[in-house]
Amino acid sequence: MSTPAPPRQTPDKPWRSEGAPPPPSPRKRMPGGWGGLILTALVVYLLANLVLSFFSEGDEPTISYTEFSRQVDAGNVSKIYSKGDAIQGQLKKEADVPGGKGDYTKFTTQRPAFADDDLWAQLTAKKVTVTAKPVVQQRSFLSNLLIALAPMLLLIALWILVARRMGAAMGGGALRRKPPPKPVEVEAGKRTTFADVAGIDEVEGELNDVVDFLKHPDAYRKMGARMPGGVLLAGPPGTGKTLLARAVAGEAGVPFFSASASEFIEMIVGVGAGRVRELFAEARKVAPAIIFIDEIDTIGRVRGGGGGLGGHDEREQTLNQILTEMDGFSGSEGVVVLAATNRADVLDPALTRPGRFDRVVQVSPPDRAGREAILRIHTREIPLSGDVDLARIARTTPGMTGAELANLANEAALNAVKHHQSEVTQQDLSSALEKVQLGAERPLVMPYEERRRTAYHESGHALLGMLQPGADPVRKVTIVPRGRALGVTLSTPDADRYAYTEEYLRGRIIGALGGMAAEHVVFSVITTGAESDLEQVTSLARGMVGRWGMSERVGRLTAIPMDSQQPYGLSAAPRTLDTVDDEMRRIVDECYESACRQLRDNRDRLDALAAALLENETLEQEAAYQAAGINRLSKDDSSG
Ligand SMILES: Nc1ncnc2c1ncn2[C@@H]1O[C@H](COP(=O)(O)OP(=O)(O)OP(=O)(O)O)[C@@H](O)[C@H]1O
Ligand SMILES: [Zn+2]
Repeated sequence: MSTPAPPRQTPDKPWRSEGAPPPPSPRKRMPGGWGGLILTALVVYLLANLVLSFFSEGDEPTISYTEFSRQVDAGNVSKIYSKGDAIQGQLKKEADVPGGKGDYTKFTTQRPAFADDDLWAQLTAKKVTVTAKPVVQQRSFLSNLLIALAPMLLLIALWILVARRMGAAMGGGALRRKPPPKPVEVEAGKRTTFADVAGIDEVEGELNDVVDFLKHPDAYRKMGARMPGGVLLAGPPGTGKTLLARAVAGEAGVPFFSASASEFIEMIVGVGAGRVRELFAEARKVAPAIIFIDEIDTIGRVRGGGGGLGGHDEREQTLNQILTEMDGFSGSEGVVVLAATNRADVLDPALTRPGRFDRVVQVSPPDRAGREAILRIHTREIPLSGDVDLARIARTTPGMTGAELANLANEAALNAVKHHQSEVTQQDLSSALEKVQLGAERPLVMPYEERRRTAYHESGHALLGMLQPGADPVRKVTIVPRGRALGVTLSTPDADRYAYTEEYLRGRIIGALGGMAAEHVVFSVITTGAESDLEQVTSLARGMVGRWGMSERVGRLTAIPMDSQQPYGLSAAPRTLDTVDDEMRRIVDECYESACRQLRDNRDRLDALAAALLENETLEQEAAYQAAGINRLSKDDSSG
């Protein structure tokens, strides 16, 4: 592909700068983290105990001086150590002394100051070894030392662990500080520019000011003009927000720092803020530059909005740090922050205040012309055969985003390679499209009865799709299993639709119920095969009643907000919600009845379509309409 999606790097440092040296080795975590800490504590504790118990062998009894004299006289003492008046000693081994011993082998005693015995003479007479070194090491000193040291050791271990964790979290902070990244300009040829972006020309226009500012910051500075510190790109996933940000940097020829907001958040409060500070400091050093923060909604949610990573405090501190950095822009520094979100609706209003992300740019999925242009970009480096008609592909892919189209082109190229072709053909593109839209074909041997039922199920969908006035044409019917489905009926509109009529929506519900209705009409059974059909039906009916004001009884109000996290949210009273339920039921029941009636009335068509499906497994648009005996060619087929 000409512009492959940027590789997702593991965040050793929280941001990436374009063309910067490859990321250093993955971040070294303290083995085990807190587990390691506990282990260390345990080991220290056990060691201390061991040492203590070893020395406590020398836990000699204190005997009276009289007793000591007696033992010396009896010739039981083998050696002593004396310091001042304190005497430590050891008796001879049991074998050497048959009797007259106490129940101890080592001892200490104190020689009274008034003792006037001639101890020295006595000892030499009895051949007692007298040394200046302790016979056994003093317990008190060493054990006390250990006892005193153990908590210290523990503290030191703890400190090292925490410091390392923080260090790792801050991208090599406290202990092992790595040099900060040097953003290198991307080679001219590989730069992403607006030429790599298509279908969102209005947005490019809005970002042109930013490019101009980054190119000539001095001109703006002379005029005393302030540029917006931040631009928020809002739009669904895959519409090219990241690509756009990169293209702005490429057009202006400035370094591009990119980070995902979720990567800032660690469990330790304050780390995220530190990372933000570092990131901005780096960008300022090489200004003019662009900082791109993806998924800003993960930290920029309305306070108390819930969700997200890390604690609330951490999120808030990180967010505040970003805001502080942006407030600190003097306006001529030349650092522009671009942020992306697909949930602009949940963002904290503090983010969009003047001087912050005060420009919000909507990035929408491309229209037909845009899709064609995007396909053209992503097939730039793919050899295409003469029969390839990108306009036609663009026409049948409403709703697909740039990312999906890029994927489509790639799938087609893979298909061509698999079949050892030298060029990509239209056939490669359409089978790639099927694969992208329907999931890959799944070889599965089905018993005849089940195949027949599937054929009727799909025929029901298809026939009703053909019969509803104003419905999207049926493009393809198949009973070749794909993904989770046993069969598929594909209908897509001729042109992009932006608003839907009630009639159209009812037609969609009838079509979706067609599979179930056919099984009911023909076999009088209900199977599990209609699960995803019913999901579709439910969401359509819910929208009609709860959001689009298509029920008289509920009226023209939003009973069910779009936010799926609060399916029955906010304003509506329980009474209203009951009515919503009733009305959804009524609409679906009416549609189901209509579906069954239409199928009964057109039983011959249903049978013919099912038979053709059983025989051919897959019917393209034309063949399907022919089999059903219905004459309706879509506009795009009649026009070529
Ligand atoms: N308008 C477009 N023109 C050309 N290519 C596009 C366009 N939109 C998307 N693409 C392709 O899709 C890829 C992914 O798009 P990108 O990552 O920029 O989307 P995004 O909006 O940032 O998505 P997300 O919200 O998931 O991060 C791009 O690298 C590019 O190849
Ligand atoms: Zn179905």
